[in-house]
Amino acid sequence: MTVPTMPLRVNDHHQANDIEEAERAHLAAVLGQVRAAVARSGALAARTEESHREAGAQLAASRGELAPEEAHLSAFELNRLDAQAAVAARSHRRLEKLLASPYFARVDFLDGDDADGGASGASEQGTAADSDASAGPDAGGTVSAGGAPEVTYIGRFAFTWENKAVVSDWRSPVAALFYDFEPGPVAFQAPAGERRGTLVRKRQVAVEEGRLVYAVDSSSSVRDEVLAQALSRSSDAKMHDIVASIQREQNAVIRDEAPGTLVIQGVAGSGKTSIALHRVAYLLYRQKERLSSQSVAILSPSRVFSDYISGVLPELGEEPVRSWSLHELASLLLEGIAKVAPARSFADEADAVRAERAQVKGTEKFAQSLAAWLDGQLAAGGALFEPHDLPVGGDVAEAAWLAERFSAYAPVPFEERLDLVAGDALELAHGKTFGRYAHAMPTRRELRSRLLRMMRAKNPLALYRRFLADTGRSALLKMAAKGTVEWEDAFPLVLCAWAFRGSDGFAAAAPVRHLVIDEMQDLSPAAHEAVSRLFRCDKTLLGDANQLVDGRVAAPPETVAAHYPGARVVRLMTSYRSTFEITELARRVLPVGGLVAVERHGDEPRFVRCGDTAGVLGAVDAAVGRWRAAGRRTLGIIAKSDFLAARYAELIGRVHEVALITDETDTYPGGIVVTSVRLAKGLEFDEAVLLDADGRQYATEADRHLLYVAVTRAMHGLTILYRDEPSPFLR
Ligand SMILES: Nc1ncnc2c1ncn2[C@@H]1O[C@H](COP(=O)(O)OP(=O)(O)OP(=O)(O)O)[C@@H](O)[C@H]1O
Repeated sequence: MTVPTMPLRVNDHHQANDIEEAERAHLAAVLGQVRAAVARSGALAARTEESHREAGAQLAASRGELAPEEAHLSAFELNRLDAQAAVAARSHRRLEKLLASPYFARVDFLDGDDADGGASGASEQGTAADSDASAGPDAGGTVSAGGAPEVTYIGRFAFTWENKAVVSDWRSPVAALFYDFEPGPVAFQAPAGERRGTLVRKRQVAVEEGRLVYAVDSSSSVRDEVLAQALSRSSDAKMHDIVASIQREQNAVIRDEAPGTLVIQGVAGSGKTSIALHRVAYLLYRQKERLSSQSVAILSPSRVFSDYISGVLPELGEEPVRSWSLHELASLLLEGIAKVAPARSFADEADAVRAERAQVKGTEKFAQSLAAWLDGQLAAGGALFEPHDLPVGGDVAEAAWLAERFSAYAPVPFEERLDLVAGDALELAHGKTFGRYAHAMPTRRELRSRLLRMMRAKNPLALYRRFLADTGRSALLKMAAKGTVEWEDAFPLVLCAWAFRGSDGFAAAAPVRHLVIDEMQDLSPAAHEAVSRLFRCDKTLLGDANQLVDGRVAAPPETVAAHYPGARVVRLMTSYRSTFEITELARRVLPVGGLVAVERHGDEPRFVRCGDTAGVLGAVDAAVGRWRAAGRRTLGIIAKSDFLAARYAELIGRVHEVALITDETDTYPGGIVVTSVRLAKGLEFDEAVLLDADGRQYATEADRHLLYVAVTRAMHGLTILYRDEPSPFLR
């Protein structure tokens, strides 16, 4: 359930009544058509189900009696009916959604040829009531007669009734009129080429549960109000679509269809994640022949985050797409090579030596030196292969010849290269011995494993060790457990594995034609390098260089983009999530140049001195009480580290029902959530409570970034608890 939308405050009464009356009549007509379509689709679904049942029963009854080709035909028929049922179910789901809210906007467009004096056209329209009444229910979504403007209603998906477009999809070309233009002369790209004319009217129409909430002609103040309403709603366990209030700078990103890689750097709350999901929906719609939900994938920081965003595509009528968490991807890529320990927040790191190890491996320098070293080893003349004379049947392959063959196949990955050399050696031996030793010849595989013994690194992990040894960094590798590497070693090891075995073993990458990478700042340079090589498709990367939770130094998006050939960078500077007051505080924590806070006001963040743990728990209790009284849905209680979050969850859990977010959490629970800053990243809460925001806890530059992430999770209210003195970053 979402919080009901309120009538807009910007309407002039008189005009509002006329407009609303006309829109109410139009809505009634459209809903009548949708209801008829629902009935039709229900009947079709029932017929399909019946045919399916009959075909299944027939197949079962005649099992064994049917000739193979007849059985094949019946199975084929069943599959066809399955596919038909799936299409019918999808269309039925859409129709049901249309019943609740068929559209959110209307544009009236006067074609160029008729557009003489377009502005006067607008006034001659008379009241909207007149034009709508004359359009009538049968006129459909697009009306154009005798110089009258074409009226198009825009919704989440298109609806056609009796071959007339009643509602146009928000992704259709004509919808650009709503997102990108003000009333006046316009030009937009239609399927048949550019269309020029006059945008006579642009109207915002809110329909909820089949009822008109408001209808108002759009102006900038209306749009601000619509946005403010959208932003003031309560958050819940799933992210929502934003189709009715996409902003112009966001729309440009959503509709950017140029191939290649797009890197979106956006301040906290600028709508990056929303935009990425709308962009996926847009591309699926526009590039139907090229893309399907099976060929789009999302790489996201955590499993709970995937769950949190999983509602948006179905809301937009698209199927969910596949998603991997970064850890899942690393584990899959290292299957059979090593296990991967979970990422750790630097805030949890008591071991300074380990923290330093992690830091070094997260640098560009480390990734570059690994890449250069691997290139050197893979090149002709690389020093990892130390051959000696090798008996092959009745012959001997000499060391120098083996070395020469090995070099000749550079830069093929080592295992494949050894296989090729083994093949050459066998061929040579056969040739020289005229087949006399055929019985004594080793198999190619045996020969390959003998050659492998001549390598100075016999597997990917050994190769990684050798790199560290050769570059004086041996101390950087500590296994987290037997056969388990630390998180920061995962992607460097992946690159070593590819040098060893090639990168084409990960079949799941092949069908991906568009990859979305959320929270790009979470990927180390080695991870970017690996992802860039693995997924050769178009990509959308999004993130915020300032939201670092692993103690690394912020890098500009251009540094990230450099890992993706030809990538282009866009920046989003307006922060939509939080009230003006909360964004102002975030700006004090971290002065982000150019950040614009959206004008939506709320209470000033509340600072509470707590003294000791009992004081903290008392203050949490009070905050929970206020949150409940406000009737909001989500409350995030945020501790600096995973360890502290777990401890507080236990203490607060004695009094309130709370859910702790951990690396294993895969369903975003809503309600009261206790989490570390690291795991809160990407999520948002109606209200947030920051625990122990003291100078002792948040003192370094890395802590400052953590605090920025924590503060920007709150949408409507923020309570900051400290024991003695708030962190200097908050003052
Ligand atoms: N045009 C818009 N209309 C309505 N709501 C919007 C709009 N743009 C953003 N929002 C809302 O602002 C909030 C932040 O959006 P989102 O989570 O996509 O931002 P983000 O840039 O990914 O944030 P962060 O990096 O801080 O995690 C969400 O609640 C989203 O619905």
